[in-house]
Amino acid sequence: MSAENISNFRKFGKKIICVGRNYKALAAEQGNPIPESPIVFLKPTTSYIEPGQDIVIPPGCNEFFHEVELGVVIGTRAKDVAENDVMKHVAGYALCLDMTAMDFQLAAKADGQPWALAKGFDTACPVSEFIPKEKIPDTSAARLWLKVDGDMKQDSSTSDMIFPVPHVLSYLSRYFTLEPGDIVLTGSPAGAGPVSRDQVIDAGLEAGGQALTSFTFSICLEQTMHTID
Ligand SMILES: O=C(O)/C=C/C(=O)CC(=O)C(=O)O
Ligand SMILES: [Mg+2]
Repeated sequence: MSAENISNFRKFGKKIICVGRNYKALAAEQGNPIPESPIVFLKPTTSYIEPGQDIVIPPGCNEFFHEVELGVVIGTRAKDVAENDVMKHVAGYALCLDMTAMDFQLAAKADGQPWALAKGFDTACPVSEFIPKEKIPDTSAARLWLKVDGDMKQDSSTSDMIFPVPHVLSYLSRYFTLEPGDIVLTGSPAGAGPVSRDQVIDAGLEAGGQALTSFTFSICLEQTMHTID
């Protein structure tokens, strides 16, 4: 895949691989134990949206949650790559939201069912533009923040991750071949919480004291949905 297509990962990407429960504080808030290895799930690429589109609450969802996350965009194929080598397969980053139908997820967990609908519905993965790798020389020192209607709800450093980015990528590469244009969502810090219809989410990503990107998304119901393309 060409560099141009990788930077356009939303259109040409192959997989959206997500890691959950990767910050102790969020695990504590949600009453979950600290995992011994990364918790992994997938979203379909039809869940991508970009600024200018709206986040749509899926039909029947009554508890809708925001999660701000660092996304890692893969640049070259990686299979079974060690932690100390894996970062050379990274092309760059993106600011991402892992929108979650929390009531669906809790029901699925209680029943031992998969999280596909809870995490993979259309519009569940809002993403920023591509951020080149050089902009984040240290993936354990980036700031992620998220506001709902102007109130700060999430504001954390990636230094709080249980499994740092190289560990996550190396672990994933044992099971999935990481391919150019894939993105890995690395988990949500503390403060993930509810949003409802007509609320507005602002979020941002900073590194080295510099704002790298930010975006705004509105929440709507299906009836007022903008077309996805
Ligand atoms: O309830 C769990 O076991 C895990 C929940 C999540 O995966 C939440 C996330 O998506 C996250 O922590 O980012
Ligand atoms: Mg998440």
